[in-house]
Amino acid sequence: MHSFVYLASQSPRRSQLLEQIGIAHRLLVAQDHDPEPQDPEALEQVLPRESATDYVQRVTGLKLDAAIARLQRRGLEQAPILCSDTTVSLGRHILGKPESQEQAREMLQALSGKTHRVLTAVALQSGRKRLTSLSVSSVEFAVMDSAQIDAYVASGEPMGKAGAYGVQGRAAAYIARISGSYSGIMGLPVFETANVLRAAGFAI
Ligand SMILES: Cc1cn([C@H]2C[C@H](O)[C@@H](COP(=O)(O)OP(=O)(O)OP(=O)(O)O)O2)c(=O)[nH]c1=O
Repeated sequence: MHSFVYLASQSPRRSQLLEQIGIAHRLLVAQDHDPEPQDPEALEQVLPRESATDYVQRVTGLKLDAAIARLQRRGLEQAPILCSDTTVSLGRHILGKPESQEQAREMLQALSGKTHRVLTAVALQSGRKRLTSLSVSSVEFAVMDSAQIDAYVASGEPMGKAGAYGVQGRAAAYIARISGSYSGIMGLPVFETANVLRAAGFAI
């Protein structure tokens, strides 16, 4: 049995959610003095005609490959590695993390009064085995007027979040309904994550 998992993520929410199910973990993230061979922005590029489902699973796989290389480069103790990626899809559009406040405003205008999907893929490398799972949720946003959007953007919360909002934050005031996984929308679907960890021999 494994005593811990590496979590290859900068996201404090993912670490919190893993903690929630009592999984001991160590962070395995890129460091400034250890430049990654692949630029993280290039890693998150959407390919032409790629579906949101394909995209989120492909990016998760690339993040995991980068994390495996990182573990080897640093000569760290061997243990399973977990990572995940979250993306928002509205119709045929994929909404990543906003690059500016203006872009955050545009994303929120697009989501206002509509239902979108949030996809979170998880992937675990345990020895030669790769276990993956995908969580898909629907989120119904109430109408947000432009003053409400401006105030929300000014709060700073949209930055660093796919779709420019956080279900766990102030945006909850505009979320009329969700169907799926609350933790998946936050960034790490706890049920699916527990399943892949169990399949790799963790006691949960
Ligand atoms: C939709 C939504 C997204 N998010 C966050 C989850 C993710 O952290 C982020 C999507 O970006 P990701 O690229 O999935 O992850 P990340 O870059 O933050 O972290 P990592 O180091 O693991 O690659 O958006 C929320 O926190 N709440 C929400 O309601």
